[in-house]
Amino acid sequence: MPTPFTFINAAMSIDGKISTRQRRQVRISGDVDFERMDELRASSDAVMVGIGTVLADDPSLTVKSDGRRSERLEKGLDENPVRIVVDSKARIPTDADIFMKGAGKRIIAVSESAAFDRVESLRENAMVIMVGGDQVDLSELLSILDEMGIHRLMVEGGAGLNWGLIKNGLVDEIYSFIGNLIIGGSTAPTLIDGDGFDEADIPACSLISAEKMEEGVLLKWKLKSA
Ligand SMILES: NC(=O)c1ccc[n+]([C@@H]2O[C@H](COP(=O)([O-])OP(=O)(O)OC[C@H]3O[C@@H](n4cnc5c(N)ncnc54)[C@H](O)[C@@H]3O)[C@@H](O)[C@H]2O)c1
Ligand SMILES: Nc1nc(=O)c(N)c(NC[C@H](O)[C@H](O)[C@H](O)COP(=O)(O)O)[nH]1
Repeated sequence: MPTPFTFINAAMSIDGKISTRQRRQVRISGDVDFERMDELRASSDAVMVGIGTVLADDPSLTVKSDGRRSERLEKGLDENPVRIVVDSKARIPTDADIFMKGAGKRIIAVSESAAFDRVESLRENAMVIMVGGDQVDLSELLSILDEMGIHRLMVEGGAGLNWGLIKNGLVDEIYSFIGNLIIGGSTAPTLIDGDGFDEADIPACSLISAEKMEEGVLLKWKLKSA
């Protein structure tokens, strides 16, 4: 079944961490990289995060630039891409910024383990897609999204969702901005957490580009399995 062109965009420290050991957000990107992120959001059909990111950062996932939002409206699109949260147990608060800020469609992907009343409470603000028994079935979810016309999917993390997508061979490219700071901590989230690959299963990647950007470096990788 076809799935969207899917890319992960994230920022990490020199030592590969995406937030602190307490999972607190750190500003890693510079202004130029945040602008690049905004351009990517504006050019995507949908932006996806995991519930861990929502609970830690409460992102709005909106397009910040007035000009970019206007361009989307002139093309007959909503001012924001579809905003998607992968949230197996429907834990997302109904007052999350993703519901409170910005116009456009929201999708909450849950699994069959989510409590009925929690799922029903979300339906006022979002489309709910239920796929998977315990965890969201990401392969099935992305096939459904593609059928809905979402053909360019931006994933903004976090560590666990990135692993789930990579493990299932669903990611085409990874864009990672490496900022000039060291976070440290053996329990701090990295770009890709989860169970990790066995040696034989480690996916090979090809380097698309490496670019100095302000005080950091932007690396773009293509996953060869994609
Ligand atoms: N620096 C960055 O670019 C960046 C971007 C996003 C998040 N973050 C940081 O990452 C941390 C959040 O990462 P995280 O790993 O805790 O949470 P996450 O956002 O990756 O969400 C993980 C959750 O997604 C749900 N999920 C459902 N089905 C899944 C599946 N099949 N595979 C994987 N997950 C599935 C589960 O509930 C799981 O706990 C926060 O500290 C946040 O600040 C950093
Ligand atoms: N690209 C990026 N660089 C960073 O330095 C950083 N800390 C994040 N962290 C991911 C976070 O979840 C959201 O990118 C922000 O929280 C922005 O939130 P908005 O959606 O703009 O409200 N992402």
